[in-house]
Amino acid sequence: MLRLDTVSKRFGGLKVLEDVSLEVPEGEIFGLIGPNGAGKTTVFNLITGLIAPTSGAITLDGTSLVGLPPHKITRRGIARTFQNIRIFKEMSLIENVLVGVHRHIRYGAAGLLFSLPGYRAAERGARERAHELLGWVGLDAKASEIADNLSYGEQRRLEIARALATEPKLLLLDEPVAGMNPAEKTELMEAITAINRRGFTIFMIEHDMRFVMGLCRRIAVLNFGSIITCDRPEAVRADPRVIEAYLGRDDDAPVRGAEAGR
Ligand SMILES: Nc1ncnc2c1ncn2[C@@H]1O[C@H](COP(=O)(O)OP(=O)(O)OP(=O)(O)O)[C@@H](O)[C@H]1O
Repeated sequence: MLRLDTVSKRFGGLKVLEDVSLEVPEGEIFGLIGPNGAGKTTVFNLITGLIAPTSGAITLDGTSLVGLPPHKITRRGIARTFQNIRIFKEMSLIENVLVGVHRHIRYGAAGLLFSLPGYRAAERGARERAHELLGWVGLDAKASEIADNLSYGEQRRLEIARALATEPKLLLLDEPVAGMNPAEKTELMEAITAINRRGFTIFMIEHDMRFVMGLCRRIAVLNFGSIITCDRPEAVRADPRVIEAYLGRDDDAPVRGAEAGR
């Protein structure tokens, strides 16, 4: 579905990514791990059009994404969440999700101004969809609450519902469990599994090894801007190159992380 082909990125003289090639197959939960500063978020920023690659190709279902502005990439079917939660804290949950739905549906200006029947039906459909998406992440009961009142874990799930509101084929999650307690992680794991079963392809960056290894079919490992392996979780965990990449760093190394989770 999503392909990166020998993608490189330089910021001035700094080589952040070098010849990164990977493929996220349709229907999968795919993981990207690597020590701090390896270039993971840069990969997401390139896919979503926030920055342009220095060289290489990025395609979604065979069509190039390079050079498209972020909103066009959203329209092609890619949505994302960010490391730092981006929601409208002073708005209700349903309003937060509706913002995403409204961006997705094109209302005619006349429909909006004169509240034509077509517009009203679309608006009703949008609300129903927003409630449905909140239900998927276990938040529909709190639909009219103000987002600021949610716990941290709930805010992260709200952000996912909001991303889904643009009806993506591919959902990018940047460190979805950062800062969550174990109960919140379990709830999120269930929500992500349920979303994937509904047909959404998921590509996540995650430092929590138990989480990423428990969810992903395949995991790519980035180290100093290069992919050192892409394999099944068991193989990644046992790969000496991966262990070496994490040695002497503060990160949660795959081996230690997996053992800690048992
Ligand atoms: N816009 C930018 N300008 C200059 N350097 C940048 C820019 N964005 C990222 N970098 C540099 O690129 C490198 C990779 O950063 P990136 O955020 O992609 O890493 P990461 O693997 O996501 O790290 P972390 O796990 O800490 O989030 C870092 O050295 C960072 O300072």
